[in-house]
Amino acid sequence: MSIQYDDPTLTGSYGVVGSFPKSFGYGVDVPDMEEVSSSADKPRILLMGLRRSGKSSIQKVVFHKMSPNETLFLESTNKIYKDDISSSSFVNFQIWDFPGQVDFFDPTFDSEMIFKGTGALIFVIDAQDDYVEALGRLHLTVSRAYKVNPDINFEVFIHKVDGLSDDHKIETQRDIHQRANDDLADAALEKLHLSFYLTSIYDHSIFEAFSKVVQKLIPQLPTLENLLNIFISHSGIEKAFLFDVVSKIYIATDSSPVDMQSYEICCDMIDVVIDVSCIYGLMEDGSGCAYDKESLAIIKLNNTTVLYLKEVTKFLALVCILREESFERKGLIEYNFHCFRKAIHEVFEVGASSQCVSTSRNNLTSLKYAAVNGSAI
Ligand SMILES: Nc1nc2c(ncn2[C@@H]2O[C@H](COP(=O)(O)OP(=O)(O)OP(=O)(O)O)[C@@H](O)[C@H]2O)c(=O)[nH]1
Repeated sequence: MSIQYDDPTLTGSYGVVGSFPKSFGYGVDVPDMEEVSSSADKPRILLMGLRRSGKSSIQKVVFHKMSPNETLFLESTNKIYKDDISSSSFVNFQIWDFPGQVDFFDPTFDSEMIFKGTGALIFVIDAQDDYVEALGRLHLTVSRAYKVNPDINFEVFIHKVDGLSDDHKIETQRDIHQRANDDLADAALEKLHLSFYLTSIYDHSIFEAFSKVVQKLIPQLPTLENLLNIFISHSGIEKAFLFDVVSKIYIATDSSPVDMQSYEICCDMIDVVIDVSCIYGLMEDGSGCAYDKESLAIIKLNNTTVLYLKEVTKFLALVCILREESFERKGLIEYNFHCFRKAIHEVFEVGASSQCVSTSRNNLTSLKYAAVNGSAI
């Protein structure tokens, strides 16, 4: 279905969507990576940290559309919970949620098996609590994992920052960063790189942080960014995100800086489109697709900004922000979008047939876009 809006008033709904079940049907068009890769090949993301730091809440809010308030009633995790996320061809991985107190010295804890196939280890620190113990645990965890697999991306979520003032947030991040790196230097592990994020399930920061974690696991990322840069520069677009529609993780964006407000409004647009489509687009018996090849939405805001959403693959949507005057060249944008979409499909096809990404990059650079002035380049 396609939806066109004019001048709606958008109100922010912080990552809370109830009407978008994970099993919801998509149209089929590109090869499903699930079919070509077994779960053993899927990149694995580990969620670790002390008890009650917020690990299960993060997983439930980002990937299962749980509302943040409902996480208050989550029970403690007692064993490793493996969640298969196959919401998108690119974002096709497993998340392993660990119980709070992992005993690395327990003979049943097979660190070789766990860390060998891991792409990213997210260590969650509760910023509202005293974090001295958490820092000790962080050091033990990352040093252990690094010995088994030095290629893991180590990501530290300084979590629950909704309870902190802006100054306190910065100070906490600085302190945690300093202490964690000092501990690594003392252990002669300077090469082990930690990335830090301030997160909360009560706003979009958790989605943004997860987006960055996932992007590092996508080998085609430079190609995608390149395509987005070419697309926006030839279409007069200010910012473009390639979103995984189900999770609202953006798997790539152009190289201009991301500001939180732009990301939030694009997330809100996805919510609006999918909610309206689920309510009015499905058959009475619930059959049909809420998101398919025809999915398209244009929202004109009252500040001369236009939001533009269009289906790219059955899992991905392009969401752009542009000025009203640039939108006057709608035909040009549509033509360039057509080229962009074709290129993305090539990336998928190359990935699916396990060919080298550089081959696709060579092919893609030869794709023709129309320039803003309308002439083909
Ligand atoms: N204020 C605030 N509370 C949060 C946030 N994330 C999680 N919580 C709360 O933290 C508590 C613990 O969350 P869990 O997700 O169960 O923590 P966990 O790390 O999985 O705990 P274990 O399973 O015991 O290891 C819950 O009451 C959540 O509502 C956040 O971003 N902000």
